[in-house]
Amino acid sequence: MKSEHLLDARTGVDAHFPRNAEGHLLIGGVSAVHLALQFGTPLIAYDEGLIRDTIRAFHRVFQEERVPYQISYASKAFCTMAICQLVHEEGLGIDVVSGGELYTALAAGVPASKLHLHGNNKTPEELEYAIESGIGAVIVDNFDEIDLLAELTAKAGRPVDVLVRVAPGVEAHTHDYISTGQQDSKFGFDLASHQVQEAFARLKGVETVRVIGIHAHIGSQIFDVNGFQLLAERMAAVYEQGLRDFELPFSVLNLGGGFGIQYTDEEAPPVADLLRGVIRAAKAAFAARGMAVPTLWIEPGRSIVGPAGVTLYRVGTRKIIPGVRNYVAIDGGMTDNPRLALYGAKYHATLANRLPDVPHRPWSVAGKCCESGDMLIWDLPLADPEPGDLLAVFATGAYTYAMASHYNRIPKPAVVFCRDGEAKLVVRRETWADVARLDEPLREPGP
Ligand SMILES: Cc1ncc(COP(=O)(O)O)c(C=O)c1O
Ligand SMILES: N[C@@H](CCCC[NH3+])C(=O)O
Repeated sequence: MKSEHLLDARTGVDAHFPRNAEGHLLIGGVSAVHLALQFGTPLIAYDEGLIRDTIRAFHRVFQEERVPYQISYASKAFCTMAICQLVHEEGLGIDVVSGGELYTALAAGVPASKLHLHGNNKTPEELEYAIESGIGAVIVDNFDEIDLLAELTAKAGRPVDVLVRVAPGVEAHTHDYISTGQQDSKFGFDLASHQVQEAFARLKGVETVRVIGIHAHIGSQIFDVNGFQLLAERMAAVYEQGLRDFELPFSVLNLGGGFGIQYTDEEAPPVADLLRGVIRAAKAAFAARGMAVPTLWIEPGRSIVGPAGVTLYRVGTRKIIPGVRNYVAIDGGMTDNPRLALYGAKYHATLANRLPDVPHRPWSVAGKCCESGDMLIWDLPLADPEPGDLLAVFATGAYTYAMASHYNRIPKPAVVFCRDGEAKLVVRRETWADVARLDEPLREPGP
């Protein structure tokens, strides 16, 4: 069994999240013990510097590769006003997939021109909201949406830029539920049956729509550049067709997001290396057609916020079943992180309030919901936890708070950004009253 320390080194956790002299884990230079005292638990604490460093590394790779580019943060990974402001400050656009995400980014003060609307079933209200706001681009997903866009842009008297979402028939090697590029997918126009060309033809006839390019996203948590290489080749062919045969005013190739991160013991290449591989694949695919690579867009979500997030939980109870398993229960669970329950996701964790000491035995981390599947980690090598200890679960910055629920009427956690030893609350903790705030009683509660 791997020891906790070896895994720390393997995941890079010890480099990003060191300990102070008292053995407390530091997040952005702030002690986890202080964070838990000040803000309570469960708490999602982000190392803000790590998010900014990651974004800057992405910019550097594009600049070194000398291609025109745009990075659009996939806000579904974690969408709050603070993160929208942060990524905007760092020069990113933002992808939104719902009226709620669009509202959040606009409320954060991000110009609509920097936002891009995705979705396989955008409602008329969402499209109207996007058009009226002056959205930067809509990623058109299907024929019904083309009709709706034509109608709504004409009604609003406002034209809109669009990218055509292509279902390229490229399988990503990842969990079935987060794989999106295969032919049998609910997203995009099917390439194999020429729906993409049909979409080009129809869009050409819509005066209030300007088709600036094409888009594809093959899936999430991908480590291998091969899928992107195949994607780049297919998309270069489609791009050339749109430009030459349909004379569309193309300038953008969007290859989606999906760059994988290290959770536990995966062989994850540094994300900058994967990005470089993707850019080079696009350059090669266009060079093979005698064309310069157009403005290359990517839409990373997980790789920007995932590694920077640490969830802090308070240890509550334990149950040791001799010869079977040791359970340790924390004050959160599938309500703040449903990823094990949904995808069998794996996480690394450690005690954050003291240096891990011997013995290291496997402990399975259980949530507090009335649900046997409410587990966060199975059989984690861990120093024996005591009630009151703090457990830090790493790489929980993406698709955790964003996917949190109120199951069992458990309030959602607070979120803080930590940087240079200072913590800033960016999402308040919900109260029990917040959880019931939309309820309408059947009658006035009486004695
Ligand atoms: C269209 C699209 N773009 C971008 C992303 C972001 O993916 P990731 O968070 O893996 O980078 C997703 C999610 O998989 C997506 O569906
Ligand atoms: N929610 C998924 C990623 C979905 C990506 C959305 N297209 C996860 O946690 O891994």
